[in-house]
Amino acid sequence: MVVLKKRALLLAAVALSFSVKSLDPEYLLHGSVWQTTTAIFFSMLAVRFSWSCLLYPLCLSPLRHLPHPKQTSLLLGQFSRIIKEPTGYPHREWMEEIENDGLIYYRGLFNMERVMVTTPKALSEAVTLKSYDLIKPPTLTKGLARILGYGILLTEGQEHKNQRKNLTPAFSYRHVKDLYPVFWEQSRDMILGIDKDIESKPTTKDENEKQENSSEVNVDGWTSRATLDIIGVATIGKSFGAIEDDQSELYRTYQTLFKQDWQTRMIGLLNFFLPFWFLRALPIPRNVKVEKARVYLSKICFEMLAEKRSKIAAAKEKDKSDETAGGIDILSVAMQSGGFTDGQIVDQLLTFLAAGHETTATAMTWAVYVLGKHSDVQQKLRDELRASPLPDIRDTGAKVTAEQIEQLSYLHAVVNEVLRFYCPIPMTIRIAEKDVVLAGHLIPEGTTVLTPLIAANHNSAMWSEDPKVFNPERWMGPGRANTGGAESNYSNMTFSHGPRGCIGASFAKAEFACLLAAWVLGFETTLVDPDMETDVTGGIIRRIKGGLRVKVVQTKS
Ligand code: HEM
Repeated sequence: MVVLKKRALLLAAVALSFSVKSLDPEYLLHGSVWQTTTAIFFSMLAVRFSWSCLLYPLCLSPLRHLPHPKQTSLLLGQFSRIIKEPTGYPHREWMEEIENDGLIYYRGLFNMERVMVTTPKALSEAVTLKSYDLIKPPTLTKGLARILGYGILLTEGQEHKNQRKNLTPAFSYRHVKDLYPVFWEQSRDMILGIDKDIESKPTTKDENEKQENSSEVNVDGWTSRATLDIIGVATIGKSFGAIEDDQSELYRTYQTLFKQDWQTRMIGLLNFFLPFWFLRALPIPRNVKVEKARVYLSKICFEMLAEKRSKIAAAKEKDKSDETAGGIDILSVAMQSGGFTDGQIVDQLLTFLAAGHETTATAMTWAVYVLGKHSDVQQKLRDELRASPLPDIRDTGAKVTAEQIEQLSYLHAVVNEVLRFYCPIPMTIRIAEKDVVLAGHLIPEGTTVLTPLIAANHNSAMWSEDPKVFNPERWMGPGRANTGGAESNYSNMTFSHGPRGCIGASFAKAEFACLLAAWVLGFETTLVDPDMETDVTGGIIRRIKGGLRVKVVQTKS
């Protein structure tokens, strides 16, 4: 359903009022053009609301005949459930319980229509074959572009195709393979940083813990800082020093941005009714913080670009034929492609810094939770790592290669299972840019289409062994290392697939494997509260609500 935009209604209201004024000013409300415009505008909004929130979805929409959940509220649809539960949980239940042939329909707040894609075939159509017919919602894009600019994550159509083509070489196996030593060094620095923290604890307060070389650790903080430093080395060729300094301005800035406070949620909700430029201009603390972050981040990205340019120039001075003069990091590859202006390169930097660190940090935090929850998994992992030729994790001179990590089949299995089971991005959202057919059904232009990633990952029709159980063994055995026993690629949706799937998937898995191996070699981990039930945050990334604290004991080499 295509509805008239508010701006078009406002223009129509202005035009009508001025027509009334020129034809017969007596009909103006209190003789005022502006009061008349306001009255016409709000009447039009009311008509639009009745049409798009009641009449069309309840009585006319062709989608209303698709399979759908029961107990829908007349005006709010499934909204109260969706807002209460973690992102993707209701969808997971519907996908399991409602008989369907690839699509399930439901209504959200004010009956806004939603279609979710549910079978491997329909998923392949939505994310691969027809991915360019389904665009990211402009309201979401505008909000994110404030911080990320229009890099590869937010552009559409031909512009996206060009950017993806120019950036893909930076994520090829050839490059990721060379990054393993970096992933290892940064993982080791994280372990040494935690060691330092443990040793600096006042002995008076925690005498027992100190003697055992143990301590309580705030996992989220360490994983975020480690992945930020890793993405620094991978994108610009140098670490941001966040592991060393938890007050680092860049780290603090991202912590502020990723925080989902009530003002962020309020802006998200109001964005259904009010234009983004208006919400953005509201003088509320959240807007002030985001604006400050935007200015700071784009300033340092321009500085990084300038620094890299002079480095390339100096290297070329020495050897004119050197094609990789600046290095093999993402920034150098983007610059060498010649396909980007300075502004576009800065947008890519902003994109990779944000998209490439909190996602992996979240996966790693879930992995540490798993170590505490499943002591058998922790022990088996430690046995495999200790039997391997990996160096002592506290050896600052040691180097690690891709081959050394890649041959560890149980490590690989735990990495895959954490990513499947805890799926850091639970759902992606699109709008049909034109009429499109999915699973044999016509989806009208303007319909919101959801890909419930976590629901696919947990769906019993798509996995041979119970997908609701955390079980790394499903990734072990002949032919299972990359499939987990699932028949289709589209059963495992953690990184999505197709032209808009995660460009950093191999990078993230390699980085995650190094972080996890380092942690298991460095510490024995138990949960502070062994009966801890994890409550999950809403929003784009699926984190542990309130963060994760564990007790670690330093291992002896
Ligand atoms: C465990 C870690 C990660 C997970 C679970 C993850 C997941 C995803 C998902 C599901 C998408 C698709 C989003 C959509 O369709 O709306 C995506 C896109 C993307 N990811 Fe990741 N990601 C991870 C790590 C990374 C890393 C490390 C990088 C960069 C180094 C990265 C860069 C990107 C970019 C640039 C896109 C947009 C691709 C495009 O539109 O062409 N991600 N990611």
